Amino acid sequence: MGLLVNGEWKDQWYDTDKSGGAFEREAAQLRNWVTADGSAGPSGEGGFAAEKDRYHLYVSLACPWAHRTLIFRKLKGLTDYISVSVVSPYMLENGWTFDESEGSTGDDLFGSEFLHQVYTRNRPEYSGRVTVPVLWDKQRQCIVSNESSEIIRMFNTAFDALTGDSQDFYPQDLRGDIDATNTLVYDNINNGVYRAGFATSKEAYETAYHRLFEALEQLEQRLQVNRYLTGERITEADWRLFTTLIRFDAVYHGHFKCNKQRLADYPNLWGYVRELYQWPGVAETVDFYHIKTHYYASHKNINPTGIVPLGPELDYSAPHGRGA
Ligand SMILES: N[C@@H](CCC(=O)N[C@@H](CS)C(=O)NCC(=O)O)C(=O)O
Repeated sequence: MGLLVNGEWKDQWYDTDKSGGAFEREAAQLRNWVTADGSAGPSGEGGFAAEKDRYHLYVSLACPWAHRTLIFRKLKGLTDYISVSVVSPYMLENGWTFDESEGSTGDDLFGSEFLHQVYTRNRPEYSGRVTVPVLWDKQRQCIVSNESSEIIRMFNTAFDALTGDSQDFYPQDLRGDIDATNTLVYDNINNGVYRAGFATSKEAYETAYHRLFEALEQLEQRLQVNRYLTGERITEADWRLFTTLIRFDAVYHGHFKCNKQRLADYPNLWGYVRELYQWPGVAETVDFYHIKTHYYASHKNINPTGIVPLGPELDYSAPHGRGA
């Protein structure tokens, strides 16, 4: 685990001293947008038009943020349009690597050893964390974006004219509800599990833990009356919650000490996560080997032995009963 400083790799863990033991996630820096006609998006510069075979996605199968982009690539029919390289589940002194012996596809574009080399190829003097996902432009030879919430918005619409797929996971009439739900889910759940797991003070951990379970209990109630988070239509908000829920019992409950209850103990959330897992195309984006191996074997300060637990034994393919 580390970061780039003026293009040089430094092996160092998150600094939580300056924030009283609380984990604070650094904002993504590369924020251009692919759009249908190459006009500029809400941030960054223009010139990234949607085209077949132009863009490449770097992901970890373990990472919940990268997982969102893989789900949208699949659901929006983009697998033949956007190629993918997968990093190794181990993220140790060199950060994310392409070590194929440990389950990476390798870097299909440049044969790099480490993901940080893709960042310095984009900008030799880059300073900051080296995160997945990364969307690379093969034509302009640069990174378009390293912000998953924006990559999924691009995938949601930019390629529609090429693919003929007009499913909309961010429909105009639900945007207010989706945005509000995303804020609740991001602060307390998506990032909340990391705030609990990476806390280095009891206070920071306990605050994150309480906020996490209050939010889960609120959503458990909501899913009692609604099939999906914002009503009867599945949206971006559901897919953003899903990538944390699917990791919950396997990783966050134990490794990140989010153990008030298992997800499987909430009847509505448990049925809901199974419904989303069983959604056509989604199960093949879930890799429990990469998920468990990454967290338990990479965070040596949390789990010094690196031993990956065998359990839990849970059946995400069991009937979900959500139609009732
Ligand atoms: N804002 C980013 C966050 C991505 C992120 O933090 N990814 C993690 C993996 S789960 C990562 O690569 N961490 C490496 C690091 O922080 O050094 C996004 O949503 O795309």
